Amino acid sequence: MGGIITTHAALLPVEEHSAGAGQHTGQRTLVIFGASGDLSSRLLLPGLGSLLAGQRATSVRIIGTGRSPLAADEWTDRVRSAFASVARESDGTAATRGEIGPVAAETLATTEYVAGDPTDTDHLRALLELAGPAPVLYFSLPPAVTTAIVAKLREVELPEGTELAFEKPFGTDAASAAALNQLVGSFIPEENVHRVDHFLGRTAVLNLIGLRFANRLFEPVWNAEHIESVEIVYDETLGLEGRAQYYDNAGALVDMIQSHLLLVLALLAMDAPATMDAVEVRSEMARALRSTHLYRGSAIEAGRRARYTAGIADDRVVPAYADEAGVDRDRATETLAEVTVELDTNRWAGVPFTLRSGKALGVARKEIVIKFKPLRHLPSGLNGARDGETLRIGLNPGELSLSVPALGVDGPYTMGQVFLDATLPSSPVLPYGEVLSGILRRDPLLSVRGDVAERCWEIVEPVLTAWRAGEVPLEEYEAGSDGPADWQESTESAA
Ligand SMILES: O=P(O)(O)OC[C@H]1O[C@@H](O)[C@H](O)[C@@H](O)[C@@H]1O
Repeated sequence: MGGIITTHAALLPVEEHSAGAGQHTGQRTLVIFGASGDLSSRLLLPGLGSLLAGQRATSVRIIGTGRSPLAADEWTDRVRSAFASVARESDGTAATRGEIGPVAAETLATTEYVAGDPTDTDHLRALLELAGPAPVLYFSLPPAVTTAIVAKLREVELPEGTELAFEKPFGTDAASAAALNQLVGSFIPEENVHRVDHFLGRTAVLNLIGLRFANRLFEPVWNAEHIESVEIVYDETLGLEGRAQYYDNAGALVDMIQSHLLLVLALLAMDAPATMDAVEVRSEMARALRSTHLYRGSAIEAGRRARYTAGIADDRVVPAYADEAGVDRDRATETLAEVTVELDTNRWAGVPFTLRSGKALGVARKEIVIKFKPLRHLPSGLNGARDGETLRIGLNPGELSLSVPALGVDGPYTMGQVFLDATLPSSPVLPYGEVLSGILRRDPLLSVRGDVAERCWEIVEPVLTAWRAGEVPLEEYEAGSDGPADWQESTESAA
């Protein structure tokens, strides 16, 4: 185990830690690469904590690893505070007094941190020996670093049943995603590979399956015959959150649309899977995405982009994006992106699906909006405007609202709109926890399949290329506004 530094919680005797293979049968070991990073503390560990706090929890052994040496108790403290931030009382309310529950406590007691160079094969061998049988190796790192480690992993002998889990973005374009897929596929079977996208763990996103395929009212009208347009929107009031180093290279298109929103589209537009088996569901998602292309084929007309200037969003003073710390002023990174696609299938031909996401906006609008076509005929003698039916599916929180015409709102024969509202049950397990739950159970249902990861890049790549070549203007919007003024007008006139 030459040269590695380990720190671990005091509750287990050291010999149990170093025993390696055979000691942890039944319990999964999660090795987190990039464990000292921001992503791990902000999202991964709280997600895991929410899973361990719930009814479905079984203890997990976590080994954190990274180049930075962490002081003895620092790692354990990070894990503890991530778990405490999501701990629940037995009635589901947030826990007081920092108590984390018995399963999370068991996990905390066995966790350890191993500092070292992840591209050093000796370090990798030592980690694997420590992890024991069938570990999950989780890469919470940028794509280039991940690829370098995976190339080294191929040189060491992996325990039977080893699974790999990758954070988004998977690659930096279609070619690098394909190369990483090929590298991984050369030594690990696809069913043991998990490409993580926490949007697939959202209750509201998973419920698209229930809303559509278990629903007599919606499924028969879920096609171009009845639906005029679809919007998938994820507008945030949050700004950069200290993530300039990552975000300035990505921008809104890559950060949100290339991954999360295209997967939401896949679930929204796919045909019914025969079963809820991972093979069936992921095949239908892949089929839907294979038929997805830019609306009317033009990379220049299918998308628009903008970035924020100084303003006030969510009561915070936000500097202009170009003045944010760590941003390269000369790079034309967009903070608001919109792309319209269509699906070349009998079910969907001609229906525009508009995907939009941005930062530092005035309203956190996170929803899918399905607008139904007007009926061919209305009885004459009905007064008032008929706004038609619109279904809004909240992504966060999971609220459903169906707006339908109704008589009597303004008089007996005058049409108005009424709203049928419902709220989805909220899960105490965070979306990251839901995806991790699948990984730990060896179920790839909520993991992105390799060809889908590549396809999502292929769909947006012509737009990326046009934007990088400056062929589409980078517009501006004030932080805290709803986006560029002329975008509102065109959205309203389309609505
Ligand atoms: O609202 P959530 O669940 O945090 O998801 C949105 C986030 O998803 C992440 O993948 C993006 O990198 C962030 O920029 C974004 O804010």
